Amino acid sequence: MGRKGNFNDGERPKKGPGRKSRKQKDPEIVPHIKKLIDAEEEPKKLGHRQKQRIVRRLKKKQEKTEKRKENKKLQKEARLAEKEEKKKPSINVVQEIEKKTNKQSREDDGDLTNKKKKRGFSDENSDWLKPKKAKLSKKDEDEDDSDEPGTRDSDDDEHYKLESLNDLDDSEGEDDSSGSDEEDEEEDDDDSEEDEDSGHESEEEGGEEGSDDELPIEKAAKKLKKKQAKEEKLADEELQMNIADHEVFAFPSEEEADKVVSIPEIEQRIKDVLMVLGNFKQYRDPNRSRCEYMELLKKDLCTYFSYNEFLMERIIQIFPLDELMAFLEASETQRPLTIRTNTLKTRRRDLSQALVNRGVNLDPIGKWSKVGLVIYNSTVPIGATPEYLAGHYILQGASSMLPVAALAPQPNERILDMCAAPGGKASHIAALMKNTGVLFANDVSKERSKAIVGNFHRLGVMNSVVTCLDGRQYTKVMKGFDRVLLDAPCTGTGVISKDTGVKTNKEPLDVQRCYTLQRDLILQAIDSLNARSPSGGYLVYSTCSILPEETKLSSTMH
Ligand SMILES: C[S@@+](CC[C@H](N)C(=O)[O-])C[C@H]1O[C@@H](n2cnc3c(N)ncnc32)[C@H](O)[C@@H]1O
Repeated sequence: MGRKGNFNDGERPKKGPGRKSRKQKDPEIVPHIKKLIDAEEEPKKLGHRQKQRIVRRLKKKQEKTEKRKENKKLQKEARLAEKEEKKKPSINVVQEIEKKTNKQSREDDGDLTNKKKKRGFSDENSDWLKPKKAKLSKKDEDEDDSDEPGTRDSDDDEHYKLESLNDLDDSEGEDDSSGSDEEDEEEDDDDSEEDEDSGHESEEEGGEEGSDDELPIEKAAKKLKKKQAKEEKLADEELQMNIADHEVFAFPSEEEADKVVSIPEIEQRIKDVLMVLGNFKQYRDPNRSRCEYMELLKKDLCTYFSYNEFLMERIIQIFPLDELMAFLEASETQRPLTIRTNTLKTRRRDLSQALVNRGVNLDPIGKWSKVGLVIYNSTVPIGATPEYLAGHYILQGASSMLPVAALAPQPNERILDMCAAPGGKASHIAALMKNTGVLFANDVSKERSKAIVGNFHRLGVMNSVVTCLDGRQYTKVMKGFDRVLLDAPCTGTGVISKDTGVKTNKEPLDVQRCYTLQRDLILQAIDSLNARSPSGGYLVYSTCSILPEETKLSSTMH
């Protein structure tokens, strides 16, 4: 027996787990969850790349803010410069004077407060806006030396000021970088804007512009501005000169007038002379007569439009000055391509459809015609389509349809076309007569008469007799017509765009020959009419000329 030994120093050995607890182990935390908990508790350790990314992000942010600030600064400077330009006659001169005075005052008196005043620092700002010594990099120093050696002092001062402002911006920039929100950035930007404003105010008061501290982009902007201003000034001057030229047109001397000048110069002279002639009292040279101006105009127009003097003279006589140019310009322009539907074979609507199906872009010629079509463009040759060969239409100028419309032929009449080849108008007459009655299609030229026959065959004209006689003798063969069309041979001065040869190949004798023949033909045409015709007794006379000798009845009939 005896006492039990206490070998554990009063501690009783723990009883082992019971039967149940032996079966169920203590709860354990799963290793991957444990890892997560540990990670949360431990401070974050950034990887090398992450750190680099953050640094880059911060740098970018900083650059962005600086860039924005610079841009705003530039814009403000530009605005200020504009204002100053408007206010001051020559900013360069003023700047120069101010720079000199600044330098002088600093040399005389090294007082910093004086400088502050010049820079526009107020007393309230003086604590933090103390200019400090510029820390110019070597590069900057070099640039300063090379650009403006004479203005170094003042430039340095300008640099002080900018630096002190930049310091302020930088400190805010640090704040920027610490803040991560966009809003914060914006707020900071606004603040810096205010600071910039104050900086500019000081600049304005100081009246100086830093030239060496400017960024290349600033310099380029200023350069561009100067260039633009210069160009504008030049343009203004040029305009003034032009106005002056227009106001006083100096009549060229004989030598000058004979001199070969360029087409644009001639064009300008034509305009000038027309202007003088339009207001002769005001613009004339008192030593020159109207005839002299007209002579100069005629000469220039001949050169410009390539006419012979005779025809130009005639045209000038016909048209008033404002219509003269319009006529000459129109004679240079090609007329639109037009066709006439042959109603003996088809209707305009059907023809249009057929041609549209072939890729022709067309329109009715106008309300005044039921048969005319104007062709804008076509994928097929208009003079060779199946419809053309079948005689569904004929190529005919719009103006050529008018004499027949005036003649107004009726079915069952007896009608004469005295000068009919190649038969364009004659076939139109036949169509309006609906192939009834009798149409005499005459032409003095045998060769051209064959064209009448050909066209009539193609177009299906069946009521015609083609004759080849001199119209001046026609009454000797036949007379008693209800209507007569005399589409007389002429100088063709009304269709110069169709035949530009007219500009140079017409002489007074040609006109005279034409109107003599026309007069004889008219007399015959009148004689060939049946004055007692129940439905007609009409004569239509037409030409392609604009000359009064050929077109005016009083000048044709004596
Ligand atoms: C302007 S063209 C006629 C065009 C025609 N009317 C047409 O629409 O197709 C003038 C025609 O007159 C003809 N001619 C000229 N002198 C003539 C004369 N003495 N008698 C008849 N015809 C003449 C010419 O041969 C020429 O074909």
